[in-house]
Amino acid sequence: MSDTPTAPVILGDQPGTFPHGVLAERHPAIIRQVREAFPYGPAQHRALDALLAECTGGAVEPLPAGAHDRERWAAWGTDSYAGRSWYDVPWLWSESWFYRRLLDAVGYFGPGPWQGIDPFRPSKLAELGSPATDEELAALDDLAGRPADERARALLHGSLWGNRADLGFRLSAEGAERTAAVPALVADDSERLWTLLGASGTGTLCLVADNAGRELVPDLLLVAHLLAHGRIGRAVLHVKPYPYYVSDATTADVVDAVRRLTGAQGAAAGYGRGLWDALSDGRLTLRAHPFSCAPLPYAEMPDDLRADFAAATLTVVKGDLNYRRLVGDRYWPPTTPFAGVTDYFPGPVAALRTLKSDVVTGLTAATEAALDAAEGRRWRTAGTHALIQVRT
Ligand SMILES: O=P(O)(O)OC[C@@]1(O)O[C@H](CO)[C@@H](O)[C@@H]1O
Repeated sequence: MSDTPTAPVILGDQPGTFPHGVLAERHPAIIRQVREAFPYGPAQHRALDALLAECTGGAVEPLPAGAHDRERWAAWGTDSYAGRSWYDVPWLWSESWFYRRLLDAVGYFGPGPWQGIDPFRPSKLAELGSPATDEELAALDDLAGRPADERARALLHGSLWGNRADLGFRLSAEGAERTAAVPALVADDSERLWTLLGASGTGTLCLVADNAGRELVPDLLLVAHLLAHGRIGRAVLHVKPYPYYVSDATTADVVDAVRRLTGAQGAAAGYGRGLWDALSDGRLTLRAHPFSCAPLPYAEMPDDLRADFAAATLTVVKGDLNYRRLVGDRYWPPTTPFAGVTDYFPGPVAALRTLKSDVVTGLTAATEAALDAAEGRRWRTAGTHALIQVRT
């Protein structure tokens, strides 16, 4: 990022701002939702009470001595942030910390009977089984007769707009699903993306997934199409090693999504079989790297992950949180060049994202002015606008 001037890191300390609202309102709502999702016992309820008090009014505390990842979190920031209010540390950090602590409270890391039980699984499964998902899968039959390029473009847009399906966002954005999306993208480098995914058929696509369910399904459809039509030879799907940001995809969610496809009617089942075969023969592999749940920007990624991305023909980074981590969670002027803030990334990278936080780069001054004139600041966080940005 050498030539790019820096910008202030986003904190959650200003009442009335979006980040403050996430800490003060969204996190308590998530705790309420989790309490209702399972018949947890008194120990879990007590731990959730304590977490609620701590995350809304207390200070960051180091993980207990026996925690399996105490050292990792110490290196990621608990050593520096212990004793400080959750509102006064980088917002990116306090949000990740919340999910790590929530999983502790419900016994996810065990030992004990709740070990490995995803507190968000009921809402993820409800969405995957919903009539809306049925409709999206049925629409694949209409696409079946179209030329491969047209299908590829439709599937790319399906994957992009699938990012609206974010259960954490919907929890605090009333009516988010019903608010119409604005189809014109605020930035669109998709032609560059298609140039990178040429017709050689040997390249590797890294796809850094975001939400499960109605985002992961179109992500997988896109991967299946690119493999089947020789646009890539391999794909690596990066998922989360543990439940995160309510609906972020884990390995279990990938399995659920592939099974949903194989069990469907029509064209969807063919995509499902293609994915199953690709997983079986190694053309599609899964990674659940610990850094995928790190409270840090990708500029600080470890060497093994850097090597993964460096080996890819293209890395596609999905969603709002990954965008914040890719460009840095800062109040960038929206006209800050995307290429500048991503120049540390070890290979070509594309961001596919609907806008759900204040962070944005790579807009023209005219686009920014038009959005501000029409909507004030709302376009940044409402999830109604989207972008495709590519740095080659
Ligand atoms: O990464 P995703 O699923 O697209 O969005 C995650 C999100 O809902 O959570 C964050 C606030 O908690 C924001 O970055 C964004 O609004």
